[in-house]
Amino acid sequence: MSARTSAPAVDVSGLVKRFGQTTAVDGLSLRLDQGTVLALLGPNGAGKTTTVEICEGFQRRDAGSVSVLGLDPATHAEALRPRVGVMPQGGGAYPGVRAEEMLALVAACAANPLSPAWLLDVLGLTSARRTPFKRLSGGQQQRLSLACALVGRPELVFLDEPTAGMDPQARRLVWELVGALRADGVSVLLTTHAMEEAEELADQVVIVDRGRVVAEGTPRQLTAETEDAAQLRFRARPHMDTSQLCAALPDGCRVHEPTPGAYLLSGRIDPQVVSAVTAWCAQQGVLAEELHVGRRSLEDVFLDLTGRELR
Ligand SMILES: Nc1ncnc2c1ncn2[C@@H]1O[C@H](COP(=O)(O)OP(=O)(O)OP(=O)(O)O)[C@@H](O)[C@H]1O
Repeated sequence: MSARTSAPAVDVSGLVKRFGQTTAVDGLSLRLDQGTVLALLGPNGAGKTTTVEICEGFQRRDAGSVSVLGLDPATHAEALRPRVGVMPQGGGAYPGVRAEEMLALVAACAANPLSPAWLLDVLGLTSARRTPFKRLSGGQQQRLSLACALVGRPELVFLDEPTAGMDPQARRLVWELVGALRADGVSVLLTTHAMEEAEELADQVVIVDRGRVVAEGTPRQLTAETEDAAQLRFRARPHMDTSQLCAALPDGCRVHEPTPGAYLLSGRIDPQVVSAVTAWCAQQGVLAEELHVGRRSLEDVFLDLTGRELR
């Protein structure tokens, strides 16, 4: 049976969570198919962590339904614990515990754990294995927290901002590990506000803003390679007359300046458009810098949908 036709690993429908006057999650629905990676992408305060914590059984919902591996986490937290790995945002541990002790402690609770030494090695933590938690760098603490989430061979893992604060090398290690989990049939739900992380890792992306889903699909679908999907960007003097530039371009081209000095053209981008842009800039006595033609990114999708930047 394919992953698509089997029961979902996580099924959330019409989820609502309020904190006083704040509606953190406002009717959110998502479905994580078994053996796939879903990225919940959105800016700070969008409701990602709250959604994940409800799925983990750490918070109670106000409305909606949640099914995790076929069970309601609000009533079946005990049954789910050995089957689900959790990497909370910011991690956390006793400050004096050494990295290898902490992982061994978590491994001891699992029926059939992975080898802690192997996991430390894969995550580049072998040299730091005797370092007390509080002396590990932020990125090392994050990786240890990930090791703890995985050591029990979970069927499903929740990773809340798994690479926040990591250097590019450590981020790459985590990305490779997530790829390996997926290849092993583990289901992964991760949150991020790094769109390149979602593009790199996710089979399915759910973009959330203010507690609601504003778009969902595969990274490819969201940044669809239609005629309009190409974009031309360049940097130049802020606040140039974009309507005048638009008039110099073929019909159907749109121009805006999302942030001062950053110009974005969408529509059919062909060699004539590129030449018209540079000619128009030359007439204004400005050099079009960092001129780039490429596919829309998830960041652009978010900007189009909400009028705001992801971060
Ligand atoms: N325990 C709480 N009490 C009060 N308000 C809360 C609580 N937890 C979250 N919120 C509020 O709910 C909203 C959603 O927060 P949440 O942490 O779920 O967002 P997020 O998308 O994970 O953001 P971030 O990327 O910053 O972690 C925010 O307005 C936040 O301030």
